Amino acid sequence: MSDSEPPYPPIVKGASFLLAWRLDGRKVLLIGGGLVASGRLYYLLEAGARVTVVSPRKRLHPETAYRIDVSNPDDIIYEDRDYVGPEEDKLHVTDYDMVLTAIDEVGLSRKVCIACRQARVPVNVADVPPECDFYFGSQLRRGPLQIMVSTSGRGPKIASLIRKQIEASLPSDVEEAIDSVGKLRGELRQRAPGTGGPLGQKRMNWMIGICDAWRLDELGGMTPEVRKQLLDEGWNKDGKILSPKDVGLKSGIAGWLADTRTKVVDALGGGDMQVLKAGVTGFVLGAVIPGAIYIGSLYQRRR
Ligand SMILES: C[C@@]1(CC(=O)O)C2=NC(=C\c3[nH]c(c(CCC(=O)O)c3CC(=O)O)Cc3[nH]c(c(CC(=O)O)c3CCC(=O)O)/C=C3\N/C(=C\2)[C@@H](CCC(=O)O)[C@]3(C)CC(=O)O)/[C@H]1CCC(=O)O
Ligand SMILES: NC(=O)c1ccc[n+]([C@@H]2O[C@H](COP(=O)([O-])OP(=O)(O)OC[C@H]3O[C@@H](n4cnc5c(N)ncnc54)[C@H](O)[C@@H]3O)[C@@H](O)[C@H]2O)c1
Repeated sequence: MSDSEPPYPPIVKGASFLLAWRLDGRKVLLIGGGLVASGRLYYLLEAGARVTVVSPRKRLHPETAYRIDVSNPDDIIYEDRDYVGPEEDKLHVTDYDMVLTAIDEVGLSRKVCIACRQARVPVNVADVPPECDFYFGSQLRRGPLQIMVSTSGRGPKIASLIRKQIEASLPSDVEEAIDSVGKLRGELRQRAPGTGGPLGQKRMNWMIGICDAWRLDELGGMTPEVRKQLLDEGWNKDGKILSPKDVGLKSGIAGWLADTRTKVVDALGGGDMQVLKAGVTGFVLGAVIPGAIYIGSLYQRRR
């Protein structure tokens, strides 16, 4: 590094501040019930928010109507009417942790935005960037894994295309791997409880070591017995990091193929290997291709 080179990356302004907002049990006001609102509502409910939807029933998008009809009243409070404005309406933006509008009345949305900003309540006016304190992004979820793509408002369709590419490239066992790591972290914390300090550092180093030493598919296949072995013979012995090989698992593609063959042969009660390989390949392609098309269509929720 030359003397003039800065030691850390330069600041390039213009980004959004990305975070994972914990909305569980929080109150959100959603004004509008059309196509755009139906997408907002879906993500809010997945995050456990308590949503008040104000929108006349006659123009509800079918998905919004469905969510209202099947949801627990703790999750959605529905008001079948027009929202009349921050001054006039009986609902006050100050009573909410977040306000979203997805209506085709630009002037009314602007008033909502002004009221929210005065009260410092975060607001998103669908498709009006200057009236958004935060943008929505193109999202995907596989259980605990969530990915959001933002183009900083420049090209939402590009965000959607990139999200689909990411979706197609994700390993199929990513969810299992995250679940396994979550369980292992929980079990480690039971053995070594507490927050911060040298123990916290040791715990973190050990978890980082395990995640580096095991492939995603290996993590995903970790049984409760293997987790116990990692803790008994690794963590409890000077924080040693055991590899898949150390706990008796075959590593690499050969191990994966051997494991798969054993599982499939077991499931079928034995059989000829060539027929089996062709069958497995056909089955995998048959499952993956319609699966990808289904996932793709699930997310085509706009326009
Ligand atoms: C990602 C996604 C999430 C969601 O909304 O759930 C999202 N827009 C999506 C799709 C989409 N939106 C539009 C098109 C038509 C093509 C086009 O116009 O380019 C398509 C494509 C399509 O429908 O396929 C029209 C549009 N959108 C905005 C404007 C206003 C402007 O740009 O000035 C206009 C023009 C209106 C007009 O011309 O009248 C603005 C915003 N849209 C955002 C999010 C925020 C920035 C996101 C980012 O940083 O990338 C931001 C700033 C504010 C916000 O709404 O939060 C979702 C994809 C979901 C998915 O498929 O996975
Ligand atoms: N859908 C698109 O193609 C598109 C494109 C660009 C921008 N937008 C913008 O996104 C927003 C919503 O789009 P959409 O596709 O969901 O529209 P939409 O027409 O499907 O839905 C609008 C909803 O808002 C409700 N509404 C209108 N006035 C209301 C009020 N005062 N109180 C409560 N509810 C009210 C309607 O009853 C309807 O349910 C609009 O601002 C629209 O201009 C949409």
